[in-house]
Amino acid sequence: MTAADDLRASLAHETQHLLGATIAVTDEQWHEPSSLPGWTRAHLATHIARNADGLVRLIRGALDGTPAQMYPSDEVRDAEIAEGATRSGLELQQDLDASAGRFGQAFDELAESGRLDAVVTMRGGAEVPAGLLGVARLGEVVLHHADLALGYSLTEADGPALQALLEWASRRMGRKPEMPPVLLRWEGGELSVGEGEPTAVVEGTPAALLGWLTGRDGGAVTGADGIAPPPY
Ligand SMILES: O=C(O)/C=C/C(=O)CC(=O)C(=O)O
Repeated sequence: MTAADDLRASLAHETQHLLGATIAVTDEQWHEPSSLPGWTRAHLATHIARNADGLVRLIRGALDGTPAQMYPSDEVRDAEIAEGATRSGLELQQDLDASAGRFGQAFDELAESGRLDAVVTMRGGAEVPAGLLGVARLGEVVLHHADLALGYSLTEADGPALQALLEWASRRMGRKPEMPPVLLRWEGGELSVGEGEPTAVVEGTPAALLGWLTGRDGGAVTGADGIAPPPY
C-alpha cells in the first residue's frame, strides 16, 4: 500500500466510524453542547457536512482548471451552519452521510484524473496541492468526531492517519503568527511547527501531540509548559 492508499483507507474508516457513532444519537442529544464553545452537536454535524461540500468545490475547480472557493463568504458559511443546526437528528445524519459520499466520489475522481498537483486555495488562504484535500478532510472528520463528545478519542485513529494529520496540522499551525516555532517529537519521528529555532521540544505520542497542537485531549505531552497554541 502506498501512503496515499493508507490515507484513503484511513479516511474511509474514520468516516464510517463517525457515521456509525451518530446512529444512536437522539434528537435531544443532537441539540446538546459539543465540546466546541457555542456549538451544539447539530452545529458541528452541519459544519462537518458543509466542509465536505466546500472541499468538493475545490476538487471540482481543480478538475476543471478554474479557481474555486470553499464558501461564497464566511457569512454564508456561518449562516448555513446556524440554519442547519435547527434540523432533526435524522436530517443531520442523512446530511452527514450524503455529503461524505459526495466528497468520497469527488476525491476518487481527482485521484483518477491525475490532477492531484493542481493548486487549490483553502478557506484560510493557504495554497496547497489538491491531493492534500484528503488529509484536510480526514482532519475535519477525526478532530470533530472527538468534538462531538460521544466518547471518541484521538487515540483511536490509526498510525498512518495520525502521522498525516500531524503533518497537516503542523503546516496549518506553523502559518499562524501567534504560534511559536516548536519541535514535536514522538517515538520514531519528529516534525517542526513554524520556521526558525524551536522555542521548545514537545514530546508525546502522535495522538497526544495532535491533541496538544489542535487544542484537544489526546494524552499527556511534556516540554510544552507555558506554550498555548492558538485556536486550530
Ligand atoms: O485549512 C484551511 O485553511 C481552512 C479550513 C477550513 O476552513 C475548515 C472549516 O472550518 C470549514 O470548512 O468550515
